[in-house]
Amino acid sequence: QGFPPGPAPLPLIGNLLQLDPQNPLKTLSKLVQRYGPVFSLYIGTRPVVVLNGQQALREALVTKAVEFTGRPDHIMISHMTEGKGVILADVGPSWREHRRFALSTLRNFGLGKRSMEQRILEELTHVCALLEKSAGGSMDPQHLFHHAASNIICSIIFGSRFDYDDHYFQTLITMMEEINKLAIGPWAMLYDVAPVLRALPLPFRKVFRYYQRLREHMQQVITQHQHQSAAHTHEPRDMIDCYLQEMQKRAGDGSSFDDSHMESLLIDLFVAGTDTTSNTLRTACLYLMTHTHVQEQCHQEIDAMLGCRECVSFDDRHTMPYVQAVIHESQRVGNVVPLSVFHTATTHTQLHGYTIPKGTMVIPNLSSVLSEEGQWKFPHEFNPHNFLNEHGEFVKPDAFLPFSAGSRVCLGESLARMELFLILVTVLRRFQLVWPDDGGVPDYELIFGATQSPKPYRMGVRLRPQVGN
Ligand code: HEM
Repeated sequence: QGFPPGPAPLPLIGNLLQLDPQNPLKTLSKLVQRYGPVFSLYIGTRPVVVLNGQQALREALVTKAVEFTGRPDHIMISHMTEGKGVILADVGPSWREHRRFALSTLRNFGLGKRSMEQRILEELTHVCALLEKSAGGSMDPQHLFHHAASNIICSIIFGSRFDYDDHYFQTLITMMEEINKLAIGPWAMLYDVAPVLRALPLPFRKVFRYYQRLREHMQQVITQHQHQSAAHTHEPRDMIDCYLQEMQKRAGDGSSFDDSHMESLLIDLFVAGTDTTSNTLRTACLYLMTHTHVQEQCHQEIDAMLGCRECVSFDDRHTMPYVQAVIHESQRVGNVVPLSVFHTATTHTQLHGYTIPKGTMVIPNLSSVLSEEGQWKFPHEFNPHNFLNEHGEFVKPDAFLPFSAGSRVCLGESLARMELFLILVTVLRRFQLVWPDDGGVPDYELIFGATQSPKPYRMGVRLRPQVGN
């Protein structure tokens, strides 16, 4: 067969007008009904292939990983990063070297060992202090979780954290949020299809301005690190120290390690690690407040397993199948990165019986897998039993792909999993989360974006009696 089928495009704009601007995911699921799991669309004059359902996604991302590891170089966000860093870097030595460096650095910092846990637990003391201030009342958890997730990344890459009310920190976070919001919305598409508009002062200019400001921030911190000469000779304190050492080690070997690539890598980790984790936490809290029996069961499991121990550890997850199921179910319904990051075909290839020419942009519709019928016991409702077997043991179905799969699989997956577990257990151990009386009817609909988020809500906070006191 030839190229995957799809709706007929209009000249110049392709299928853009057929996509629901508020929620293109709805349009995509209608197109699956009509054309099957692999179909095509035109964004302007460029064809893209959309992959839906576990089978097609795994075929492309895992079985044919080499053929589908590329990244597009023509879309707005690839122009923004100039293809540097990891997220939007095309396959090649620079992507490979930086991905390997970031993964091994995260590991050496103790992913799965103590020190990374300590960084997260340290941030949690600030989270709990702030929640305590709201005890008996209610608060919007958006900033709290954003700041906490961002601070954990800051501690890893810069070796320091910000106070939650720091104005400068707030500005950095707002810039990241705006970049994520504009990254795949209608303005980004307009940028792609109408190059003549790029010089005009339209909202997409903001993305470039904010990215530049983030870059300047990274430059400043890197310069500070360079001036502290101890960084080069002693135990590295953070990722910047590690990168500076790597640059020294590799000087003259023709590798891609330099200041500019370091800035891009740090921005990538900062941007990729904030919204994603924090929106997942907000989804979890929304459902815990409105499904009180689920929260009650988490409280029971946490109290029984931790007793009067002071802190939770990541290893405790093995003794808490119900909490694990709730976290995974929150990731499933939270559907935080619905269309993954776009891939491209690195070579002329075949998929699902269709021909995919080299360079074709490919959109892995992760959203379609997370609620795929036939893959889940309860695809369309929040139900932790999607991750529990008949013995109450935690099981992870193959369709659990919020981090995507294959050679581009999320680089921060282990960190994110550790954060979600430690944060939720610590918060639930100390607090009961309640839907406020004046909270209205809970709205579970997500706000579409490169990263999706629940709508803003208020969270009632009650102190629980401390076990062991
Ligand atoms: C719940 C939290 C998170 C979710 C759901 C998530 C999801 C994803 C997804 C779907 C991708 C695209 C994979 C692909 O292209 O096929 C991705 C890539 C990536 N993520 Fe995450 N992520 C999360 C947290 C994090 C964190 C905490 C970090 C930082 C330490 C991070 C860093 C990255 C990076 C650097 C990439 C690009 C990998 C590459 O292109 O080689 N993510 N993530």
